[in-house]
Amino acid sequence: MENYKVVRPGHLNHYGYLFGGFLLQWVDEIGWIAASRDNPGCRLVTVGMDRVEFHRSVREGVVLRFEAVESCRGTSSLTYAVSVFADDLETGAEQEIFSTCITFVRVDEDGRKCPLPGR
Ligand SMILES: CC(=O)SCCNC(=O)CCNC(=O)[C@H](O)C(C)(C)COP(=O)(O)OP(=O)(O)OC[C@H]1O[C@@H](n2cnc3c(N)ncnc32)[C@H](O)[C@@H]1OP(=O)(O)O
Repeated sequence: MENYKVVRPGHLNHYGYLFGGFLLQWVDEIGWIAASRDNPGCRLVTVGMDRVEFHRSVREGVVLRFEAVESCRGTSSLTYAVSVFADDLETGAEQEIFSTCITFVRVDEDGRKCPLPGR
């Protein structure tokens, strides 16, 4: 699944760059939407996110493109690889600025893990 966000003034830290907490929120949310769309009827919660490292700062006005793809499926869990790219709208060039893997677990109405369909 693909999704886009524009980095607005309210997303910046006090140095003028994108606050990493917003990026993590978007990555979690977009990964969850992708997993939920791919698995209709499943109630999914985030159990873990792989290593988080910020190697490139992002400025106001940049358009971020998010790509979320299933990378692994267990009994009750499924993992999505989420990559984030900064798009330069003037040149059409883009640069990967972040990537991680997020694992979701299917839970029942009482919040207990349960097997994914077909498991
Ligand atoms: C979208 C959101 O933001 S939801 C809000 C934030 N998330 C939450 O509130 C979830 C809180 N966590 C929980 O309620 C519980 O930990 C549960 C229900 C998710 C898991 O219950 P547990 O009984 O602890 O499950 P358990 O330890 O056996 O792990 C369940 C599965 O998750 C996997 N798992 C557990 N921890 C991790 C981790 N850190 N990274 C990757 N996978 C993990 C396990 O390997 C297992 O996979 P499998 O069933 O496919 O083999």
